[in-house]
Amino acid sequence: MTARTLYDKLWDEHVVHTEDDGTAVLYIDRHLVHEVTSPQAFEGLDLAGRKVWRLSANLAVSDHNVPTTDRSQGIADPISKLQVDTLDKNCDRHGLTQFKMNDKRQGIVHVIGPEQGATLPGMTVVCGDSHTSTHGAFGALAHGIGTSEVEHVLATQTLLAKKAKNMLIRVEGQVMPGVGAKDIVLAIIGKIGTAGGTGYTIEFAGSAIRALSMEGRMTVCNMAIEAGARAGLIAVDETTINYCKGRPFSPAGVEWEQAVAYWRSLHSDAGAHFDAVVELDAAQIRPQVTWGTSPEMVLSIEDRVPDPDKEKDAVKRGAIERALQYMALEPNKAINDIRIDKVFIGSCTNSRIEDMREAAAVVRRLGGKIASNVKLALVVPGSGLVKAQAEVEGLDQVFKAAGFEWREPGCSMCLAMNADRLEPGERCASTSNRNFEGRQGAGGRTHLVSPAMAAAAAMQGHFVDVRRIS
Ligand SMILES: CC(C)[C@H](C(=O)O)[C@@H](O)C(=O)O
Ligand code: SF4
Repeated sequence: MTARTLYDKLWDEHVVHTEDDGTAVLYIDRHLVHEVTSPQAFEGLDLAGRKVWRLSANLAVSDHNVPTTDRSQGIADPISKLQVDTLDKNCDRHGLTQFKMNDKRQGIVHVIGPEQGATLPGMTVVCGDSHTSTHGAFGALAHGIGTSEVEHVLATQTLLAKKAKNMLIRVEGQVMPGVGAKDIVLAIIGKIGTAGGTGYTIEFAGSAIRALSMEGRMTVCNMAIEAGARAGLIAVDETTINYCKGRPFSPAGVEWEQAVAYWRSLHSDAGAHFDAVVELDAAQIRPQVTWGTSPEMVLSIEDRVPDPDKEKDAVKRGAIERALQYMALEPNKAINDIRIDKVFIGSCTNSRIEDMREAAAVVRRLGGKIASNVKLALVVPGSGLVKAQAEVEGLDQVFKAAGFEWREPGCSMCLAMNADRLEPGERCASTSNRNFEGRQGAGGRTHLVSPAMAAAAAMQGHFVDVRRIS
């Protein structure tokens, strides 16, 4: 048999039928559902008098609209309340498994899927959410779908799809202390751009990727979509298998043994063909900070904000000028001189237990309180279980003692669909994945960084090189 990539293998394993034009019917193993993209899908099902095809393949949770403050009184905002109530009703009526707002297992859909073992190697995983790419960290074919596709998957457990091309991004070598998964993926996006992965499924490989924990691998795959690829993948290895063992939805006993035997085949064969290959040297990656309004507008902490006058290409010059204006930054300003107003540690990119530990370690090391110019520093764990684990480890106390707010799980200030937001003109160090205009609140200015960099910025009031405090 010809050598296949991991993506080829996952695709072949799930194709039910392929049309002459390449359109395929793919079988979907896991469908994750949240409150924002599911209401019209359920409505469509109801109007057609259809039922959910395979209930056990679905797992639902509200995450975008939930408050991160005290939830005992319910949701104050009527629009958010309606969205969350609608998901509850739809799940109750159809019999879908759902973790409701006050369930300990509630959290961001991309955090709870893996945490529960609902995301497993070899699966096809879809969700009406672009950051479904996160789940590719498990050697699963995972990508976002639109609301009409959510309805299609609910009704048929299949999806119409066309195969993408194969891209390999190899990161070899060892990162410096203080440099982590977020810096790796931001550096990748800085190199290939937000359209670099368009039309491809990206496999992340190389010794620096293999050295990452599952949390780190999820951070990398989470941002594959910001590099233009709908799906990112990482081959299965012992790290993957160990993570999956004993989780509530994971197989057990003989089924576990059979599953593991199959999972071990989930890697690209030697000599498999990739349509594009990109290489990065891990040792060269420094802590990253975005300066503009797109994730590709990223530099290292040692750099200075770009000067449009030095850009010869008129289109690029215009983009730099617009971004600098929106971000209220002068050309050539040193990144570590940028002062911030708020800090957000959370989102499906960086709200897992290791992210909490990484941020808390920096707070501990620096000691004292958050800087006086920092009006609000939020820590929003990705799930109730992450929150509970962090509390067992005393991390909540570290944050609170320094003046951070320790909140309930959800998407929160990643996109400001709930009450957590930036006011116009406010500047934020954020561990999320998108720095678009207004993303964290109208007029807000977002700088994407790692949890360590966000914590350090909170303590010092401006960006600092975390390698100096490691
Ligand atoms: C609300 C949802 C459709 C959206 C997405 O698809 O990514 C959101 O999660 C985001 O991060 O912008
Ligand atoms: S945390 Fe942010 S990026 Fe992730 S699903 Fe929620 S809104 Fe989207």
